[in-house]
This record gives sequence, structure tokens and C-alpha cells, in this order.
Amino acid sequence: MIYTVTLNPSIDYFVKTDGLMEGDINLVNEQSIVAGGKGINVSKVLKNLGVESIATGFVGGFTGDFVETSLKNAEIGTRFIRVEENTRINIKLNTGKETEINGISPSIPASALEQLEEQLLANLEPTDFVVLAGSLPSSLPKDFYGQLITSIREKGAQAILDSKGKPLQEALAHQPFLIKPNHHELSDLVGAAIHGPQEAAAYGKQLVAQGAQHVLVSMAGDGAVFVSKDLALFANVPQGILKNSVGAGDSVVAGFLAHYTGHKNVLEAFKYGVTAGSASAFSTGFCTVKDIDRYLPEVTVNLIEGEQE
Ligand SMILES: Nc1ncnc2c1ncn2[C@@H]1O[C@H](COP(=O)(O)OP(=O)(O)OP(=O)(O)O)[C@@H](O)[C@H]1O
Ligand SMILES: O=P(O)(O)OC[C@@]1(O)O[C@H](CO)[C@@H](O)[C@@H]1O
Repeated sequence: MIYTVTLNPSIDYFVKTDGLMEGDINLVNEQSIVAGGKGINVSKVLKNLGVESIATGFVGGFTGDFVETSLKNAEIGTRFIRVEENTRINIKLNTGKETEINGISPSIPASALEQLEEQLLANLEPTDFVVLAGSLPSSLPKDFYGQLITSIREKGAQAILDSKGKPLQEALAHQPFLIKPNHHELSDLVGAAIHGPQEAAAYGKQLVAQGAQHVLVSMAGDGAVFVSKDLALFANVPQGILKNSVGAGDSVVAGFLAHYTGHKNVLEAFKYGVTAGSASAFSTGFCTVKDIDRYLPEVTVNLIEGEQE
């Protein structure tokens, strides 16, 4: 089974306006309200790709009810832990440029943390994958992902982490199976600007040396790099019109995992993941198998270094 853990879910309020006039009334042309948060998005894309998962994390208040209900309506398994305060609301404003205003996370009591760990670990099998994705609510310790990864690995299961900053840095030594920073997040982590795939591969290797088993660096429209101990790969992205990049990174993770769990081939999973990311970026919602199949022939994976695993 695949479990997705979203410690800090959201309602994503997508709005499209002609522009933004500060200090004035702005009218919305298009809007949609969806359950969001990185792990939740991974579950949604997995569902589109015909792969079952169980979404867990913390939800609270009427906004949390919405998140849970909309996943249930989409026939995605849920095992959320309830907290008192409201799940946040994140505004995704499209004025031609994409602007995000992410809300305040609820505080998570220690009892809820324990419940989450107990419930996740109790059912975990060695063949399972756990996707830990998104920010940590501010009341959680920065090494919480690291602790969870160790517990997941003790059960023989694998953890995939998509986060940034300190929570990501702290987690590396706990040997996640895969991390997926974008090039800005990688740059923040290593404290250096990244110009192109060769540099992304070199800095990705530093994260492998620190403990990550595989590192997938997404670079938006400039392609992506995949690094493991003896391997560095580059994939281009297909051509298309960018409609909405929110959740494109989550689609990379879901595409990788959907393919990897079926075929156990990292090169092909990398290619499928990157294509899934672009297919979502070129859609208003998330990619489907049909979308991915359409763009897959445009994506080529080349060796930067090493031999294929
Ligand atoms: N302009 C683009 N053209 C083609 N593909 C794109 C473009 N922008 C994003 N993508 C696809 O989306 C993936 C993720 O994008 P990015 O590197 O920006 O990651 P991210 O910051 O995690 O994404 P997100 O916007 O979801 O937070 C890329 O690997 C690529 O597949
Ligand atoms: O604040 P975080 O947890 O880092 O990111 C949250 C978020 O921006 O990520 C998703 C897109 O990847 C959205 O659904 C959600 O609003």
C-alpha cells in the first residue's frame, strides 16, 4: 500500500483575475475550491493513474471536514487525525503570473502527533511506501520527518520526502528512499546557486552523501535531474502551454511512485514522473494516464554520469 502523509493540508482557493489592484476591489473571473496539500495531491494523482493510496495527516474544523469529505467523494482512502483548529486556506491567485498566499496552520497537540505515528506505523508492511509531503505545521519539531522516516524504515517500508529547508535537511541522515527538491530548494539547502543539470547533479550527489538514497531535482521548464549513489540522469520536459503549476511537483512524485511500484526501474520511473509533472502543468487539474501517454514520447533520459541501475 502507499500512504500519503500531509501534516499541513489546505483548502486551495484558486482564483483568476485580470490583474491585482492593491487597495482596490478586484473581481474574480474564475474560481475553484479544492482539497490541497502536497501528500493529498499525490493521492489524487495516484488515483488518476489507477493506483490506490491512503491519505493521512491532520485535519481540523470546517475546512478540515471539507478536505476529508472531498477525498472520500473521490474514493480515496483516508485516515486523518482530527485537531481542534481549522485546516488552513491557501489562496492560489492567477493574474497571468502565479501568486500564492498560504494560510496559518493549526497547532498540533502532542497527543495528535502520537496518534498519527501509532496509526501509521501499526499497519505498515515492508512492501509499503509512505510519502511525506509539504510543510510542517509550525508547532511541530523540525526533525519530525526525520523521526518518522526512521520509524518507517524500522518497519522495512520506504519513505519518500517532498519538503524543504530545515525539515528536509534534518531528514537526510534518516535515509529517505527519494527526495524531490526543486532547484530553488536544492540551492537553499546547499547554499549555492545552481546553473543547469551538471551543477544540479553535483549538488544532488551531496544530498546522497548525506543519506538520501535517490534525489530527483525538478527544474520546472528546464528539465529534471535524478541522482543516486552511482548514477546521474537528466530528463528534458515536453513542450506545452503552462496552465497551472500548482501540484506539478506532486505529480512528479506520484508519477514516479506509480511507475516504480509497478516496474522497479528508476530510470523509467523518473521519465514517467517528469512527464506526469508536465502533463499536470499543462492542465487546469491533475494529469491522467492519457495525458502522460501523449507527452511521454517527447521525454528522453540521458546519462550524466555512471551506469543504469
Ligand atoms: N514550464 C514548464 N514546462 C514543462 N514542464 C513543466 C513546466 N513547469 C513545471 N513543469 C513540470 O512540473 C514539474 C515540477 O515543477 P517544479 O520544478 O517547478 O517543481 P515544484 O516547485 O515542486 O512544483 P510546484 O509548482 O508543484 O510546487 C517539472 O519537473 C516539470 O515536469
Ligand atoms: O505549504 P506547503 O505544505 O509547502 O505547500 C502547500 C501547497 O502549496 O502545496 C500544494 C501544491 O504542491 C498545494 O495544494 C498546497 O496549497
